[in-house]
Amino acid sequence: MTSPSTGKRTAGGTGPGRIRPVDGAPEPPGEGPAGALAAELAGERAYARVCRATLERTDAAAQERVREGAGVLTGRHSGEDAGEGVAADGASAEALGRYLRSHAKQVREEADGPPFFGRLDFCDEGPAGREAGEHRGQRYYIGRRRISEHPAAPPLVLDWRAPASRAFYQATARRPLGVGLRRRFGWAPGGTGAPGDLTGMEDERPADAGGASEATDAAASALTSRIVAGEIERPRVGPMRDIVATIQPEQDDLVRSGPEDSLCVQGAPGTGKTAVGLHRAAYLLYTHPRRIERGGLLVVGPNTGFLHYISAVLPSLGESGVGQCTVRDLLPDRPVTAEDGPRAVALKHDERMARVLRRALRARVRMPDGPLAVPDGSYRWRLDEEALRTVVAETLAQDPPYEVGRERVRARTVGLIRDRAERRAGPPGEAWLRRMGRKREVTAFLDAVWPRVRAEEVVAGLLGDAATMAAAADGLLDEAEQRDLLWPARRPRTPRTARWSAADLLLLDEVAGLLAHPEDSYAHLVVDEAQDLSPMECRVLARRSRFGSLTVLGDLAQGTTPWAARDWAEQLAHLGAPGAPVVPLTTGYRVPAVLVETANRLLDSLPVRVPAARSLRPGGELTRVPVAPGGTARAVAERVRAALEREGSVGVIAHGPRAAELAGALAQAGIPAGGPGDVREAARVTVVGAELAKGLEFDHVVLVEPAEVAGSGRHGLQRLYVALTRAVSRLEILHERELPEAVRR
Ligand SMILES: Nc1ncnc2c1ncn2[C@@H]1O[C@H](COP(=O)(O)OP(=O)(O)OP(=O)(O)O)[C@@H](O)[C@H]1O
Repeated sequence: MTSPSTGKRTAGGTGPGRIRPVDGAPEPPGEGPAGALAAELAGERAYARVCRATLERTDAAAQERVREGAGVLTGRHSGEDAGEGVAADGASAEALGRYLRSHAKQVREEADGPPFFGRLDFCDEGPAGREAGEHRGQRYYIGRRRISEHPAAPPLVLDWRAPASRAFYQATARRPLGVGLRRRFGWAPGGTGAPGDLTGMEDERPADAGGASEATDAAASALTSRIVAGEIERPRVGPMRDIVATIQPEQDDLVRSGPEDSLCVQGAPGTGKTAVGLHRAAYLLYTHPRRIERGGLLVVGPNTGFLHYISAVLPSLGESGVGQCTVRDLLPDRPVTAEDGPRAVALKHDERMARVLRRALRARVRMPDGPLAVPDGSYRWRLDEEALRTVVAETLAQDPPYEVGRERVRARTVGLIRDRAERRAGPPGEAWLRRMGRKREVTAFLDAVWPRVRAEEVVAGLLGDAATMAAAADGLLDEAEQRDLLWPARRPRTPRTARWSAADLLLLDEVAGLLAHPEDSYAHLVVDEAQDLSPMECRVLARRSRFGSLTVLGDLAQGTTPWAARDWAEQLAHLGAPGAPVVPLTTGYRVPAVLVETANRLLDSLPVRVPAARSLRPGGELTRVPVAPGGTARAVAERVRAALEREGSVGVIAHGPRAAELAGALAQAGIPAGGPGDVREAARVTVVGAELAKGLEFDHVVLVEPAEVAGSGRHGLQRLYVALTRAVSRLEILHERELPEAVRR
């Protein structure tokens, strides 16, 4: 039985596209279609059993290798930890032990959870068989990780990232890719992936469908798959989960683009930007292990609450070695003991600071103002001022990192001496050259023209001295701006005693990057909520991107920092990925249509142009609750208590200072809640300031006093837009004041 629009077909040719849940052990195969379905399900459970048994054997073998590793390394075949007791080469023993243990742990963890979530049967005959190419007639099971007896054996389950798995995500009636059958498996939520947890399945036959229109393809397939719909609509509790079983075609295109392409995803709220970024990270690690795993992959998020929320996704995909941090975590580790005024903060995030700092550093270089004499035994080599000036000028023109420049001047100065020596007595040896390079006179010359300098000295020199500032900022910052930046007279001025502000750390990092390339660089960076980064923060990341390969995720409409980007071209240039393609995602998987429509009404009032979102999710509730003056705290407690009677997480979102008060009020009312920025797995209720709500989602959101959020500074409307788009199912708006226009209707 084939549905003409989607090519979807039920497993046994009956029913609404899904085998009904079957509890416990497989049913005995009976007569008729129901019996055929039960037999089919029993077959799949049997296959799941084989996969589990194989995983258990692999697990046992991995444990054995840990024990053997310990035995080989210690000379004893004991059960001690691998790597212990090795005196000769403790470091490599420890490294091997660590490797074996982590491999064994990974294998053990894989044994939990469903062994597969999908199956692909490629066609054998006709045009579809030809389209299947090398996969013609093959059947593949697809799961989070490959399962096989040993690495060379044909896999029982393919990794979702393998090339052959792509058709699982991409095949549609319009473009069947040779797929005769795509089967999605439904597993009991919260189960361990035991065969009995396999409770349903759903089939589509893309190659059979013929004639489905393009418009019905991707979206219709997602909508009509009840397994996908169930996954999208499931209640949210705890940290973010992977979406590997239900990645949609437009998301899959982004996930699977190569590391050589930097990519920017402009995604409306809930369109899966974060999910896409994390799955792309896992994909790159799998397909380019040498380049990406060795070179390092880093995920950068806006704050620790958000990082905590997303922290389980990559490990659930088997990738546990990926660093996740905020920009702040990458900056020099100095205590922040000073605070800047808003104008100074804005300037320190401004890209012009990069040029000012560069000039301040280059001002440390001085042209030689006399000849140099270098004693060599009883002889003295004399270098004239002109030649030395050429060395310094040419090195400056090459524009190397400052510390490299110093060594280059040293080497070229020694080169001048060598030329003299060669003319006098033939080519000198390496040892002689080294000795010349270390001569006190040569180092003194270097200290005069290209002195050693630390980042703190340059920044303190600039911010603590009006003349240095005036010289470095000339033509870049006006006088008022220079005054805003200069430290007040009472602030310590030496690098040692200086008190640094949070924004000063950006300046320190900028100068450190001019002195030498940072040691912590990465082969690929995934940058989330990138619209909120300032130009100077973008530069922190650009410096750490070894090949300029980035996945940039964001939504200009959700920009809430004072320096939020208004267009991607400029932001991508700051990030070191100019010209990267900007791909929009507009289909929302979080926010129900009624809430998306409300939020979309704000878009016209924002100073950015982005495509509006459309929701894949019907349903959803929007309730406006007027509150009598002074009654907000009590009303919030009441609404939260009522919300807790239903399934899922509850988020209370309010303007920052009010959020802090509400957290206290809830505690007094005896309702345990995580505080702002403290998004804990255990707490079902989270109270969060609108400025920290970005990237998070809750089944039920209580939005408190939207007029206050909208009026909270220059980006108030963007903050309100973020707050309106956090709810998966229900949004209650509590207000004493009049509602903002967009929310009123
Ligand atoms: N293909 C999918 N299948 C199932 N769930 C999905 C899919 N794509 C996204 N989701 C879910 O939709 C929700 C929103 O995804 P995500 O947080 O990645 O969106 P976002 O674009 O980063 O949102 P925001 O702009 O609000 O930060 C998440 O719960 C995610 O798991």
